[in-house]
Amino acid sequence: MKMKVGLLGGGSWGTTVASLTAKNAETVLWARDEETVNEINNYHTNSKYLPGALLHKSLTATTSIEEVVSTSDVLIMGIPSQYFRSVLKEAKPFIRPWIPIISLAKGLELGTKMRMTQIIEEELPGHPAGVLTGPNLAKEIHSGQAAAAVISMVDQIIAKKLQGIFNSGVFKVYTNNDVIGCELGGALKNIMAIATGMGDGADAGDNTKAALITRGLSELTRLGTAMGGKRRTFAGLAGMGDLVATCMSSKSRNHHVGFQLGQGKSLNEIIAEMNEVAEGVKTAKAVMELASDYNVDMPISREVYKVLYESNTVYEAFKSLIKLESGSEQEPG
Ligand SMILES: NC(=O)c1ccc[n+]([C@@H]2O[C@H](COP(=O)([O-])OP(=O)(O)OC[C@H]3O[C@@H](n4cnc5c(N)ncnc54)[C@H](O)[C@@H]3O)[C@@H](O)[C@H]2O)c1
Ligand SMILES: O=P(O)(O)OC[C@H](O)CO
Repeated sequence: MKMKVGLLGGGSWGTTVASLTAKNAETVLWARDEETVNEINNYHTNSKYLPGALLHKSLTATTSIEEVVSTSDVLIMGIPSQYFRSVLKEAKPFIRPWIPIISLAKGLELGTKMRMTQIIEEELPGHPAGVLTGPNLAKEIHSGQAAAAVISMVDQIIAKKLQGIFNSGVFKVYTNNDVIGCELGGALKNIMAIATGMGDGADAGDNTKAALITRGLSELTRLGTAMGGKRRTFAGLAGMGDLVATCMSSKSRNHHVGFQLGQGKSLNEIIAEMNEVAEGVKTAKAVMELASDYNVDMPISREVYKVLYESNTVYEAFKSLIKLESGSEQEPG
């Protein structure tokens, strides 16, 4: 018997993943917006978030969260981090016992500083929780360009089963049992993408970008391992892979925010002009608190934070980074 997939969230990534899983399993997507739902059902498109993309024809959508959740064998959460808990709570009364719940989000909850699988475990104890992550720019996947991802869960038997639901033609999915590392890789790279975007917007050059990516990897590995992630994960798809894709790509929303800051725009102006989420903006706050909790030095994240929230200029951020004492690259972390 085929598994039934329920996916909450009709944004660019939620819709993309639903269209992928629809190839392998009956998939129903929940979106709040009636227009989006009608468009998916009648025309197999989602022009608000994925202009020009044609979705898998078997994918259906509804505005009823109960309809999706009450019949699902696996629940996928395509909801940005700051709304993740509230949507999960809305779904909670209808979730069937013990079904796996998979997060697609790449951020940390403000206030609690929690990862999304921690929120799942807190709200719905007993449900196997996992994350699908990696270098996955939605628009490229829709254009049929090849990409790789990881499904990360503690329970590898369930992870292998779900691998088959996500694996799809040129979308190649690996398994990984380091949930902490995989989630942190996805959340932390967004801040680095804002940093490289700032450099690109200010025309800092490719050498600067390479330095930010490399030292950024070292920085996110330092915090990630202090929080319990495995070092090796940060060298894999969920770490370096996603970091490179997001930091290099003008298709990234986080890079876009940084680029506009580098061009001299204010954060408020930039956000007001966007209809999509850039998770790094809010996650930067949680990461500054975690850096202090774990006593980990995070100079790039700190400078991004100061530009976002303390009115520092991009010029001041790069000036501070260049003034930092450069120790040995071989020091731990
Ligand atoms: N787009 C990508 O390329 C991509 C790739 C991998 C991972 N992700 C991650 O996936 C997650 C979802 O991102 P996305 O790209 O689909 O976002 P998006 O900006 O395209 O869409 C946001 C979605 O969240 C919904 N939403 C907004 N406010 C809400 C609220 N208050 N309550 C409930 N729902 C609300 C919107 O209706 C929409 O469906 C993010 O954490 C993102 O980092 C995105
Ligand atoms: O557009 P961004 O910056 O949210 O990045 C999208 C994905 O996370 C890239 O893997």
